[in-house]
Amino acid sequence: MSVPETLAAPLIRLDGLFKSYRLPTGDSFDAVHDVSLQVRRGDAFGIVGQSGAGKSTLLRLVNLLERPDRGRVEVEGRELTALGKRELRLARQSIGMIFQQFNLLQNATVFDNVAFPLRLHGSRSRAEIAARVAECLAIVGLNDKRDSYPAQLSGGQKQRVAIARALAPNPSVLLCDEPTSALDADTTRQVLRTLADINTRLGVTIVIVTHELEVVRFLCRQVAVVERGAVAEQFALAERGVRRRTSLGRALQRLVDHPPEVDDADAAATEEPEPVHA
Ligand SMILES: Nc1ncnc2c1ncn2[C@@H]1O[C@H](COP(=O)(O)OP(=O)(O)OP(=O)(O)O)[C@@H](O)[C@H]1O
Repeated sequence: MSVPETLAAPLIRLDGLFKSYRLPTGDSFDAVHDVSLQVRRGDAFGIVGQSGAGKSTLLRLVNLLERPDRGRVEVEGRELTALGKRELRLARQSIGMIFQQFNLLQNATVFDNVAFPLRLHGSRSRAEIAARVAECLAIVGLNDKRDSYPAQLSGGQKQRVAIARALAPNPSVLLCDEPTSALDADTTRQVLRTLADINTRLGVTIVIVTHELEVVRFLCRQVAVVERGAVAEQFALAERGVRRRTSLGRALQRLVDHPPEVDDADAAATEEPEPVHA
């Protein structure tokens, strides 16, 4: 039986992407070199690689924070590379993003941080904005912090505010650039549980760049290993019995085959209460 086109179409399709940076010496450096990949709707997709491999550049090409020198970026069937400024701004509402350093507005409360993207687009009433902010804070379990300022929060709480802010416009995909690299192990686990929940219960597609293989093991179903700006291999974590081509791929496979001792029940005992779901 053939699958209808809309179901078969990937959420994200990158085709033949190139990105180079001009160096102060005048030379250019190929950060991303002929990358094509596809991310299915609802997937949790990891991008791993050594430092400087081009992971962040590749992620930033998905929402055109970086413009490719060549190639196409398609999200939800729209070719972003062909859109004008205004259309791109609209299209970006369906692509949320979070960062290693949270990037919160320091002088704004948690409520105002999460409301920010909704006010920016200006199509909702105050009551609608308040309701949506409450919904998103409930998803990340932070409704009691709505009047706090970022400086009063822990690292994990800051990242959960950033997640709530990214979710506010109701995106279909959440791009995550090293979201747990500034966090300790327990807090990392809490944030990953929140992200896993958003992926499985809300159906938001996740693309995550990380240098931590355990993050990929915990959260992802697909992974691409990036080396020197290119995808060296890509595989499904559930697929067993295949020898991986890269050393990172083999290390990840070992981790999948022999997961660490700490299980969710142990981790949960030391965690904050489960987030409430909107
Ligand atoms: N704006 C820029 N100008 C010049 N070179 C850059 C720029 N941004 C990134 N690069 C270079 O491109 C390469 C890829 O950078 P990128 O940040 O994508 O790698 P990464 O795999 O995410 O690394 P890390 O894990 O260390 O963050 C690096 O060598 C980096 O120095």
